[in-house]
Amino acid sequence: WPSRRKHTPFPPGPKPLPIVGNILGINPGAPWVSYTEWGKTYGELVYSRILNQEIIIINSEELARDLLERRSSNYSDRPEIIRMTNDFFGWSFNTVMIPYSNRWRLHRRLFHQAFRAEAALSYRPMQIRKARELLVNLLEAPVDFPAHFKTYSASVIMSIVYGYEPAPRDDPIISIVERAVDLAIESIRPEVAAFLGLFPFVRYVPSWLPGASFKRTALRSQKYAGDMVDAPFQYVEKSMDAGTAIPSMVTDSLRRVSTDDEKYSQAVRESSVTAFAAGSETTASTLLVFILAMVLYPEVQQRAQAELNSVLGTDRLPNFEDRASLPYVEAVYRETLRWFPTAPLGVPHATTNADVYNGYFIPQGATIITNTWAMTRNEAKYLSPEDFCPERFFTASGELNDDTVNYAFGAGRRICAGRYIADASVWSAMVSILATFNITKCKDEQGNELPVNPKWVAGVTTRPYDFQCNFVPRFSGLTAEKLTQMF
Ligand code: HEM
Repeated sequence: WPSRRKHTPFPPGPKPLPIVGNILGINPGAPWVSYTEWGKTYGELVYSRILNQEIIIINSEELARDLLERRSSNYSDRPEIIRMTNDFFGWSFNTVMIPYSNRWRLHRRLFHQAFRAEAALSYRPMQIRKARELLVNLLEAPVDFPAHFKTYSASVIMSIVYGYEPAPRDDPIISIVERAVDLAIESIRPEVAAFLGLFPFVRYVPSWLPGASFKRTALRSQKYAGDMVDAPFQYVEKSMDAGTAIPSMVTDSLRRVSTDDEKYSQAVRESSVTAFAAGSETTASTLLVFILAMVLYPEVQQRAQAELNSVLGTDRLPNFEDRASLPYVEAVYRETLRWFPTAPLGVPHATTNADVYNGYFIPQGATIITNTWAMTRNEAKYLSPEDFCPERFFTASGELNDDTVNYAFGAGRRICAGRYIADASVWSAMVSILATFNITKCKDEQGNELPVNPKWVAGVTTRPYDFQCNFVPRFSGLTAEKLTQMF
């Protein structure tokens, strides 16, 4: 292949500057927007260079299918530089970033057993129960809604993976995990990866050297990550020994194969903690996007509630048996995934070998970015894409169309391993909240509504910065006790 390069051009893209490449052309707060602009200028396949990294950007669903699915054996690795950064911060356990290899296959097999579509059905009663606990938390302390979403998302995954029921607040295991995740989100950033890619030797400088603060952070992160991997696992081991363990991904996996197989039990330990790290933040962030949309688009909220009233009446809460009878709520769910995807650039893939696509050369080891944001802004498919408009998911005859916005979970062999659980967690929380509360803007002392101007956190995953809103019960005199009676 490399000799073909002489005759085969790279895909079109912005002209790189010497050394830094195209870095200056990227909006650091919202790189997905810059990449989408490039897509408008150069087409759906874009080549760029950031420092010494070759980057190929995929800007359409069709192209993602062609490369990541139809040529999946070549497009399922992860970029070396990001893997290296993960390892440096103690996150080498992370299924999301491990190379396309037998180790990754073993992780995916473990995920498949616990998280595949049929297995996911068995968790639904638990997800509904936890969504109702979420309602009680929202009723009792509405201002803390972002924290309640975190608790809810974390507790669903902890239950599936470890059979562990975290305390509603200050749970010791959740605190260990959150400490590690928070530090990693702060530290494992693209610019840090780029820096380590350019100067890999800095990983080996002694931590006491002046200016080596990142090395000290890395050591702290390694310690926190180690605790995160071990603490919940030890809890399960102890409860298995005591005969009190609740069936979970970890107990099932360990019972299936002898625990003497160290490689296997290590993979169980690693994939289970990855489920938590990959699944709780993303699910909670998607719920924040949903709340923001309901605050900004009250007419959508009212329409969804009218549908709920017509199906449920006013004396019971929804459950999964109602899902098929609630097409508008379904469209609100899809529009939440589309309007502001929480992983707007997915997770980067990498090529194993060089390739040629439509006459363009794609180098070996190139970073492949799936620009989900560009797919959500495809004006040929979505009219006025900045608007939150669930109606776009209906055909002219009023049926739901077949666009499930599945691309928000990536594509190909590395597609999100937890997508069925994520779908059910987001849906059950959304529908339970819509049935119980009106979500409204806050008011000032004169009774004027306070404006909500969303701003978005920059990172691999994003979410709206905290904003204020009210959760007003839809039934007068609603108390936690009355709510619990409706469960
Ligand atoms: C709304 C919530 C979620 C969103 C939007 C989301 C999105 C994504 C995306 C975009 C990817 C990258 C796919 C690719 O490389 O093409 C991914 C990977 C992954 N997700 Fe999710 N995810 C969510 C929830 C979850 C949950 C609940 C779990 C729990 C098991 C999970 C586990 C994973 C894992 C393990 C991977 C890595 C797969 C691999 O590299 O083979 N995710 N997710």
